[in-house]
This record gives sequence, C-alpha cells and structure tokens, in this order.
Amino acid sequence: MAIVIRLDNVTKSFGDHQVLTDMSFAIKPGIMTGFVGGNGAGKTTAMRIIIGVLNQDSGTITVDDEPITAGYRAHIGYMPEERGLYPKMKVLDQLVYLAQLHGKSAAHAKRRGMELLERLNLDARANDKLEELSLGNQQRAQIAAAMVHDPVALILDEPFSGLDPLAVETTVEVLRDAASAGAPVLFSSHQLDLVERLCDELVIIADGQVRAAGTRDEILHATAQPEWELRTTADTAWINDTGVPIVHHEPGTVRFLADDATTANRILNEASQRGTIEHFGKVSQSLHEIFKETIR
Ligand SMILES: Nc1ncnc2c1ncn2[C@@H]1O[C@H](COP(=O)(O)OP(=O)(O)OP(=O)(O)O)[C@@H](O)[C@H]1O
Repeated sequence: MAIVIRLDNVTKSFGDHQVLTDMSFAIKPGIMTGFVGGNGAGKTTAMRIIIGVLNQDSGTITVDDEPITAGYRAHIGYMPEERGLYPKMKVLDQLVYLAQLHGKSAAHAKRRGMELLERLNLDARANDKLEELSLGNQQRAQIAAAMVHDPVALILDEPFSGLDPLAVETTVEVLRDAASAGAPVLFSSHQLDLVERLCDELVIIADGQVRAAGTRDEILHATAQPEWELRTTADTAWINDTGVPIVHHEPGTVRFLADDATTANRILNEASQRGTIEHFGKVSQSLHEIFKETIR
C-alpha cells in the first residue's frame, strides 16, 4: 500500500505577502522526511495546507496521484505548532477521547493510548492533567495524541523542540515504527544536525520555495559546488591568473571551485611544476554549509 503525498506548485499569499511560491515536493511511504528552513520560511503554512486547515491559492495536493480528500485528511496524524490538547484533562483521557473521535472503540483507544505512553516513557503520568506535566512531557503527550488513532500519515510541526536527548531517541523510534508500517512522515525542525541524523530525506526551503530536496547524498551532490584544496611548498600567487573562482587563499594553501576534473587537474599540473604538492583533494561540504548557502 504505497502512499505518496505530493505537493505540486503550491502557492499561498496572505494579503500581498506571498508566503509559498510554486512549492513542490513528495512525502513518501516508509520514509521520514525532514522539513527544514529558517524562521518564517513557510513550513507551518505548507503543513497546514497539507492537512487542510488552510487552502492554497493555486497548486495541488495529491495522494497517490489523486486529489487529497477530506476523508484521507481526517486520518492524518497532525501535531500543530500551537499544540492543541486540553490543559485540564488527564493525559490518557484525552488520548482516548481523540481516538474515539476518529471512530476507535474505547477499549482499543485505551490500549493504544497506554501503549504509546509506555513507549514514550510517559505511562506513569497517564492519569495526571496535562498542565501538571513539564513542557517536555506535554510534548510527548502531543506526540501520542497525533498517533493514537493509527494515522495513515504523520505531519508533525517541530515535534522534537523541547525534548531531552533520550526523549528524542524514544520519539524517533516510535515515528520510525509508523514509517515502517507504511505511513509517510513529515516533520519540521530548526535543528539541522538532528534532522540530518534522523531523517531519510530532506526538504530544505527558504522564502517559501524549495531550495533542495532528496536524500542527504543527493542534496550534497546536487547543490555543492565542487571545492578543491591545494597545499604546496611553493608560492601560490599564480592561481589568481588561472581564472578559477577562489574561495580561500593564504600562502601555500588555496581553496578553489571547479565543476569538472579537467580544470582541477590543470591546476594540479601547474602546481606540481612549481613545487612539491603536500595535499590536493576535494573538500567535502557539510549539510550545514549547504543549508546556509541555500537559505542565504
Ligand atoms: N495567518 C497568517 N496571516 C498572515 N501571515 C501569516 C499567517 N500565517 C503565517 N504568516 C506568515 O507567513 C510566513 C511563513 O510563516 P510560517 O509560520 O509558515 O513559517 P515557518 O517556516 O513555520 O516559521 P517558524 O520556523 O518561525 O515557525 C511568515 O512571514 C508569517 O508571518
């Protein structure tokens, strides 16, 4: 049962402020997709459009190539940015209530609710009111709430914010299980290092536009301008006359950009005629550097 949720050319404005521009990307089954972008980039807006609390101005949302339906949307597990549980209601009671709203029996809801709370190490607080929990524990309850009705897909707005490292790990395990069962999972985050470690694919956005999407390696290949480093015993001033873009230059060490190996080899040959090469090779960029470049 493959389920691919796809956004195609989704555009959205608030008044004369265009927030999303021709946004296209896919959320695939069995895959954790990280959605990253700076403040105000449009992540929350895109997520709200997917789950249908906001309408796009143009563009389409499809599920396996068919327009997304209200029926499908009702079965998406959504964790909104503004969160949404009742502070004065007991944690397990809320989970049961939410699952029942999605048509689950009370017995099933209770069993599934407790199971999730146990996995998220929150079972001891099942009968406490939400407002009595620490923020991190409230966050875990929110995650359980998004999952208690056995959703067909998960759309989670900053699910890891405020979680301690152990809670991040347990949450990831629970989300991975949902993905393995076939649900597409999209989660937004500001924490690129976390996203890089946790997700299978990334969608990087800036100013409401997709700047890069795919696996980490695909993004590195597609966006990184190959950068090379030369270290030599000889003077390197001659490099300024070769026409290659210089990224960094200090005596004996040069970093330059070259798309093709022929150009890189030309520089290497010239350098070797002038002195001993101590090092010559491609510099591998981190996703962090690419992220900074793409959102600039
Ligand atoms: N209901 C609204 N009315 C007017 N402008 C809005 C509304 N919702 C969002 N915006 C604007 O749209 C832009 C994108 O906001 P959005 O919340 O989607 O970004 P985000 O990537 O989720 O940001 P953050 O990481 O800071 O939560 C912002 O400039 C925001 O002010």
